[in-house]
Amino acid sequence: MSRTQMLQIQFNDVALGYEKKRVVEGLSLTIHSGDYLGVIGENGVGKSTFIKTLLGLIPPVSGQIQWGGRRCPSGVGYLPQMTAASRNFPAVVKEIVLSGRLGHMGYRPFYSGKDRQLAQNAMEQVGIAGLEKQPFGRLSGGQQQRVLLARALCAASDLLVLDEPVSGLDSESRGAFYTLVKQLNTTLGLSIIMVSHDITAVVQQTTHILHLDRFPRFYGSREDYVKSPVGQAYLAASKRAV
Ligand SMILES: Nc1ncnc2c1ncn2[C@@H]1O[C@H](COP(=O)(O)OP(=O)(O)OP(=O)(O)O)[C@@H](O)[C@H]1O
Repeated sequence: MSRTQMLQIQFNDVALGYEKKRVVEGLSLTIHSGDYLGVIGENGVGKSTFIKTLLGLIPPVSGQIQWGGRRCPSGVGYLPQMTAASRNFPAVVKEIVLSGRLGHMGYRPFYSGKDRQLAQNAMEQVGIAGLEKQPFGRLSGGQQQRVLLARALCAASDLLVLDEPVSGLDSESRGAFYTLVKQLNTTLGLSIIMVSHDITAVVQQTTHILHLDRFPRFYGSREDYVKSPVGQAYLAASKRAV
């Protein structure tokens, strides 16, 4: 059974950026429940800026973003890009997963039974239930990404946002991670937004694609993207680069 509410995120002629610096202009799109959106584009075009704006961390420079009639996001789990420092984070797996509940605690000083149950469910869903007492820094890269995915899952009722989630992983761990995320999308009905440079995976895994540039180059279904001139040119260029 789907655990999602009806999600609808609408960008109406939005400009993204900082103070007076416009990074992306004229962005209009609608993300629906169950969509799996891949966000692609060259380095520095504004993919992280899009995510920061979507999460409400920075305001749009102009235009409007609506969350199903609301003006700010909720029910979102976020898996940020991994840094070298975060790979050695000094905590055990269960503590890290539970910390996904911090945003739901209000003034409560301790985790509730419900928080612990959600953390347990999330660890089972991503296949790390047996690792709960392990120090995070001793896990493989693939296991660490699953821990962070479980943490994000604890916070997510509607939407998971993944920023370059497989960077630094070997090809086997990358494949397993993509399979897991796709399962969360299809079996739980969670909407997914994934920023990635891995265009091959993006066209295999997602339902929709946003190809960013100063003015967005494409937004629509994955099927239409691979047939479009912009999609064909990007796919051909990425094959030549391999
Ligand atoms: N806090 C900031 N203040 C001002 N400009 C910023 C800030 N963060 C990023 N930028 C600029 O905004 C532009 C878009 O950056 P952003 O990080 O969103 O690109 P990106 O597509 O995610 O890049 P990459 O693929 O390299 O991760 C860049 O020109 C960057 O220098």
